[in-house]
Amino acid sequence: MSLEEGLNFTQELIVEDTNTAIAHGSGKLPVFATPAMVAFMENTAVKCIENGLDKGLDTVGIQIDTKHIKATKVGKKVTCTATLTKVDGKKLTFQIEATDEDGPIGSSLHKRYIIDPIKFMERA
Ligand SMILES: CC(C)(COP(=O)(O)OP(=O)(O)OC[C@H]1O[C@@H](n2cnc3c(N)ncnc32)[C@H](O)[C@@H]1OP(=O)(O)O)[C@@H](O)C(=O)NCCC(=O)NCCS
Repeated sequence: MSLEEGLNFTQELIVEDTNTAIAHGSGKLPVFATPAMVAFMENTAVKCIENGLDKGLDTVGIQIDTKHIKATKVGKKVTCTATLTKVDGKKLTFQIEATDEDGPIGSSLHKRYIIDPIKFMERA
């Protein structure tokens, strides 16, 4: 396993009608939905570590504490960066920051747990 603290990954998306608060049922306005931002943040953390895990292992999300501080309209670009800040045995901690073209829109403290997918699904 080569999961070193400081490892980071960045990706972008354009806000579309499919990821608004209206589409997610999380509000009534045509702006980037909080659950869409959270999913994008979690996906960025997954991609940050996918090449560093031992073969056959995977991770599951166990905690995400999120602040959504600014609305983003349809058509705007959102950039998300996840940084692996702590490796504590099987427990991985990430700091995640999201910005749009005008500045910061949200941040999360996120934890994932390394699992064996076969054993995990047997117990689910
Ligand atoms: C990940 C999971 C398998 C760990 O369960 P487990 O193997 O029985 O392990 P434990 O309950 O002993 O937890 C292991 C460690 O993770 C911590 N932990 C587990 N779930 C946690 C949570 N939701 N929030 C914070 N910490 C958590 C425990 O405190 C423990 O920490 P420690 O080692 O410092 O004591 C279990 O929490 C789980 O299935 N969670 C749901 C994950 C999920 O379905 N995510 C969505 C799909 S990606």
